[in-house]
Amino acid sequence: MMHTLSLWYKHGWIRAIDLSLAEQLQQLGEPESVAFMAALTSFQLGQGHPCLELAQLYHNPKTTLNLPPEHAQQESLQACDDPAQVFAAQPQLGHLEQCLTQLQQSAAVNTNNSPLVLVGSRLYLRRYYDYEQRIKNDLKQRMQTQPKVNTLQLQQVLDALFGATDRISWQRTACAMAMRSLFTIVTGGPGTGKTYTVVRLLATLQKLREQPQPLRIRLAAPTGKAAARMTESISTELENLRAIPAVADVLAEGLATEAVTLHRLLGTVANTRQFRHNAHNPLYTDVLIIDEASMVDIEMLAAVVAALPAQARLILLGDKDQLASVEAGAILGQLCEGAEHGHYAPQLAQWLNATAASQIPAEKIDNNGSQWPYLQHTTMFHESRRFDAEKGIGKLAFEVNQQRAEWLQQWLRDSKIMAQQYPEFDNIHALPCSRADAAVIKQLVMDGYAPLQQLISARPTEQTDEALNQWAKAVLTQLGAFQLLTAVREGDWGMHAFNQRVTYWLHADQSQQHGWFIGRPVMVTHNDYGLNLRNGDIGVVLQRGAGEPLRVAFLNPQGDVRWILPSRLTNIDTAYAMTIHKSQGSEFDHTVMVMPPADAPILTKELLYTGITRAKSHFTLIFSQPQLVLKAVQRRVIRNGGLTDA
Ligand SMILES: Nc1ncnc2c1ncn2[C@@H]1O[C@H](COP(=O)(O)OP(=O)(O)OP(=O)(O)O)[C@@H](O)[C@H]1O
Repeated sequence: MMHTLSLWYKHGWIRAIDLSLAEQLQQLGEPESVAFMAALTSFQLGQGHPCLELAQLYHNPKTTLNLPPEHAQQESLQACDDPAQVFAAQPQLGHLEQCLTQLQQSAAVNTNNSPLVLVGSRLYLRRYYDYEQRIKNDLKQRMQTQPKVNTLQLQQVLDALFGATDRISWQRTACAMAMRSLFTIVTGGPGTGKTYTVVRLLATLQKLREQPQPLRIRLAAPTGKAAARMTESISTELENLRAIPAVADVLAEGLATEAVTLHRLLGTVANTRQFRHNAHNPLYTDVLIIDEASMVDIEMLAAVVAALPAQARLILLGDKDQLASVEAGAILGQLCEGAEHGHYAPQLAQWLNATAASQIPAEKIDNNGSQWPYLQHTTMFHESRRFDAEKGIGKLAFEVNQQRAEWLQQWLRDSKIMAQQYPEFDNIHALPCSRADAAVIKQLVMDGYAPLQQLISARPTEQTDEALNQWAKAVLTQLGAFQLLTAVREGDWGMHAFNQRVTYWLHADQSQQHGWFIGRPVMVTHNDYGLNLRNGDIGVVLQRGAGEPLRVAFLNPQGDVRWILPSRLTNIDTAYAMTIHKSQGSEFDHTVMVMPPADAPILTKELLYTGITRAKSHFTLIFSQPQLVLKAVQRRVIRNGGLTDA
């Protein structure tokens, strides 16, 4: 088995850290079977899973581990056994029961401070088990803490903020729900009114507070881009509140508007995983709101709850149906599992009906609601205020999210005719295409990036800092107008190949298409604390004047331009094309998504839904075979973890 791991590592199937964990355990005298399982558990972390689900592994080893990887070369497929072959050849690991027995007998599992923890058929590295426990215990405490609520006053404030209504208002419901305990989730697709509601929730909290001084409120998001968007949308919604006299007093005190990244909120400590704010030095806040919570990983949420005072409120906003964080976690997906069905306990529904004047529909009430503890603190919004669910992007996102093949099949076949016949479908296009370098893709990309190219070549003649900053800002804003998204990183249809291709298409006349060239959009791929750049930040290479060195312009969260010398940047990808994973938290006017011509476990309905919902006004899907798109829509992301275990 150690030989298999070495081969897998040699061929790039697993990471060095996975192999070295197994080697260390073996050196400590652990049997090969335990060392092998430890390596797989570590490998799963790299795939975004906080634990290894052994039952799943034995049911379907290849899919669970996603091995061989999608980019595996023929040579490596010949050299390496796949996971199913490995299990079949190992008498001590042949069945789940044998594997569990081996683990239970090991000193490396479930002993004091052992590196591995086995819970049922879930195998964890201890650090991740501890994160999960910390989150579970903390959320339980916050859910059990029930502040006193003046229900009459609450009703009056909700009437003033949302208007009285005799039909169900999930927005009112979310506000009332948040008053009941110290933990709340508001989930819903793009434009369903999460920000609209949360601003009103903040006003409600301030109105009903018991203390004389205003509550201290902090806003945060996992990435710089998401924090900047949150700041902007909260500020806009606050302006709309000014028309409501009932909350004039709390607005006069000033409500929080500036969102920061979670790293900045907690205060990173250079070269460590530690934060300045922790259980010994808690955050100075009464309410913490985290937007784009689907992108928060387990390690970060564990750090947040440790640093958040026990009496503070935690409010998570996000779209549970999107892809989870790239790091291990899938927190929001786990916590909100089943939210579309409500599962509200009858007592809670009664309270909500009485206080929020909601009429919780009977199908959302569940006599066994207590078995869904997090859902008693969750409100899901279904109706998009930005997209019509019957039209264009809204309709497509809805059909994909509901995994309905029938309509999609028709759209994949007839999108052109549908767009011609019905104006409501003229902003979504399905483009069959069998070659990644086809002329039709080239044309689409050239047209899409043409305004950006023009803007880049229109450097201001007046070379003052102000004029150059304004120019750079316009170029960076223009990057949000068009974006190519890929489902995979490697291969002919992957992010790297498309970046090379687009660079060649756009800059064929330039001698320099490699390295740093004017106009190259780039994405930061790892946090750089020294430069204060975050994973996912986008910049563009510009020249401030003839003969000047090239610099990369970035926008900081306050919206100011920063110019950085390329030589200082280490972890960078070209960003003409980016993976759907990396596009989370961003939106683009026209989004073009390309699907590879071979099936892979990574192609799921969550991936497609996330890609589609990045589009603000126009969406194009490029695919080679309709049945592969339909297959992807039928496949769901597996969300591993034990957050919802009793
Ligand atoms: N009850 C409402 N009445 C009127 N307008 C509303 C209502 N709810 C939301 N809106 C408007 O709908 C638009 C989308 O709402 P909002 O930005 O809050 O959605 P969101 O869920 O936060 O979106 P995203 O996920 O993209 O950030 C906004 O312009 C908002 O003002």
